[in-house]
Amino acid sequence: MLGGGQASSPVASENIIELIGLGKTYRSEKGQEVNALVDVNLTVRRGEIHGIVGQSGAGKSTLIRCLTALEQPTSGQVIIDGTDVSHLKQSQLREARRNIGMVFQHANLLDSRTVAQNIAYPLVLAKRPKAEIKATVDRLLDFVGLTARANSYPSELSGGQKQRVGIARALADNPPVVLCDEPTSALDTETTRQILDLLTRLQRELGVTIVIITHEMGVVREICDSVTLLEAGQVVQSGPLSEIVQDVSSALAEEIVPFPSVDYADLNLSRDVLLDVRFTSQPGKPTGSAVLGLASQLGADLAAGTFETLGNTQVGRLALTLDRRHLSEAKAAFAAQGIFVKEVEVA
Ligand SMILES: Nc1ncnc2c1ncn2[C@@H]1O[C@H](COP(=O)(O)OP(=O)(O)OP(=O)(O)O)[C@@H](O)[C@H]1O
Repeated sequence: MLGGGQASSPVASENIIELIGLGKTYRSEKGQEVNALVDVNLTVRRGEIHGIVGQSGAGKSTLIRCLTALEQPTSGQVIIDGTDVSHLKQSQLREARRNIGMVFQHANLLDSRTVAQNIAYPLVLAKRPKAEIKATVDRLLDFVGLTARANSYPSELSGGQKQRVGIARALADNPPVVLCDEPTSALDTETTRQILDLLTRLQRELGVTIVIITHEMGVVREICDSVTLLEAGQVVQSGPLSEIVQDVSSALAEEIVPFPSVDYADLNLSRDVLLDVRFTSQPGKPTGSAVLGLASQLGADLAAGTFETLGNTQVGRLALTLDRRHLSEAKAAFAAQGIFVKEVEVA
């Protein structure tokens, strides 16, 4: 444990972040209004990893700026660890911001300072005693596995190492919440894996609550306990990952478990239709083998398939081919078992 005061259980029931009726309207120079956030209601529980996803322009950056009190909302409240940060005086803001560590897409390190000095920076600004700063920096260097690089400069580090320094710096003041803005989108697959593992350790070993803004559904699938989809400034879907994926026809579930990759050259699409079949392991619903059994009874062939366990829910998504003469019979048979099925349009 690097510091005290943080929750010891990874997911507790208490809400650490509450957005209540949050709205933000920008006014352009020509006087036009842009509703960047509209009546956003959102809760994040202490100790969880919460993903926020949405297309470009959905309002993700505005949401981050409201969470860090860099932006004042037009309406509503932003409550972090019990404090409404949306209407604080300047003098109170500095204290409130210490509750949130920030991790950026490109780490945003100070090039003229060493790794250790970058991590120490927030503590130097906060005028902490030198001995305390050194002890914290040493612990954090060890935590992120960069003790040997303490005296290196950012230009001497790989992208993943820079991001680990950025994460250590975000932790320096021992915040209960860390906000990550696209933390892995500039990294390759292997480095992304390492950074996601490190973020999971922040949650498990330090009890830190993490909010990740991302466009990568793989990140949501790998490490998020809960997720929110923003669209045109509004919350379209929000909740625990295991509940979201159970609603197999929803926009988020469709993206979190994508349609399996199919080799179209192998298909006879002049005769067959391609079906997208989705199901989860809920009590009273057919198991994966029962779905495969039904598909085979109906004369369908398996072109590709994925099975994943997300939270405590097993999710399956199959690509089946079927002679189009049997389509309505098959749709009725799947529907009778409560299994989602949709014909895939092949361009
Ligand atoms: N300072 C501003 N003045 C006017 N409009 C703004 C301002 N900042 C953002 N907007 C508008 O608010 C909406 C939401 O923008 P925001 O940057 O929050 O979206 P985003 O989801 O972060 O997008 P991206 O993924 O591209 O960063 C957009 O329509 C954007 O044009």
